Amino acid sequence: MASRKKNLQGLVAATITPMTEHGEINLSVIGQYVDYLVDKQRVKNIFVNGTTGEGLSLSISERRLLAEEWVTKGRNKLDQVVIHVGALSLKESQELAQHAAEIGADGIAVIAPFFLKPRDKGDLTAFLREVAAAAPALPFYYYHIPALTGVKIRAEELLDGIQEQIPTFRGVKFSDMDLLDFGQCVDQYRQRQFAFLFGVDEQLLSALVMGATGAVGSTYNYLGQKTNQMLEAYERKDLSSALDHQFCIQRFINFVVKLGFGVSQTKAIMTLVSGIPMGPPRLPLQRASKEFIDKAEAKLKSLGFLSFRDLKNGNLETST
Ligand SMILES: CC(=O)N[C@H](C=O)[C@@H](O)[C@H](O)[C@H](O)CO
Ligand SMILES: CC(=O)C(=O)O
Repeated sequence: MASRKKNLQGLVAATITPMTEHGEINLSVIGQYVDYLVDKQRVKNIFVNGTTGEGLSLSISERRLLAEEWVTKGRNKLDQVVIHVGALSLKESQELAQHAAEIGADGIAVIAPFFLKPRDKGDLTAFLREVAAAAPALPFYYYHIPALTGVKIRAEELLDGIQEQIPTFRGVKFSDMDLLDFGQCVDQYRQRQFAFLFGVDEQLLSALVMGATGAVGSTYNYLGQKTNQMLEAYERKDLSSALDHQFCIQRFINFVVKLGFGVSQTKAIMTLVSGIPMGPPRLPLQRASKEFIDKAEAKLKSLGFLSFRDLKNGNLETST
């Protein structure tokens, strides 16, 4: 059965897909990337080929290669590797789900198909069920991200009766700001031991109060250590320290959001902080500007997110 492992919990980094300067996927840095997450950020779970990983901009064969590399390099180092297998084509999604099972991933996640869209909960559940059935031994997570998919079916509504339809259903990755919907998912379904994974990093503390059991996000690639400190403060009921950590994280996110923040900027920031070259994004995304990178770097330094020790490994010609 699908419950080999303990529940997915704590921080989950939504991995970036490293690319070469020519725009090909760059598998060669994934080993280092895993070590960096574990050793420097204390992050032991990853979410591969999602939004941050430009999963929907990759070919199916690239997605397979990446999934394999992450699973291989994460073995005995990471707790869980969840592969996002959502696609517009049910067939492709099923192929990726089956592949995730074959390579030994720990779970799969799926977004709502977003071009020809499900009209209602019934349509969406039917699609998700067919994908989940292609990997009957893997925990299945619904990836709720209505702002990007345009599919606005509330998570709480979707969860009603879902386990009867999808026996491997294990939780929701909730990337929305509607804390009423999120809270009601927790309130109504927590006795089922689902994972309630929050996906808005700048609001994680509020979601913890609502009962989040973990978090999946892009910023845990480089603010994982800081966010772990917030989780620890929250655990020991030191809300004042937890809030200090959240505000510090917010100061950074607020700063970059005002400059224009997305996957391209995440790639540039991760290159700065980790020293591992993430490369450019793939079209239609464009590289982050030099101006953005310089400003983000100054902000990271002023908030103490970029130590001089981190700076010595290069890729930082522009730094002083
Ligand atoms: C839309 C998007 O990419 N959301 C990410 C994950 O769900 C988050 O990790 C955000 O990047 C983060 O919360 C910053 O806004
Ligand atoms: C943030 C997230 O979960 C994703 O990149 O898919």
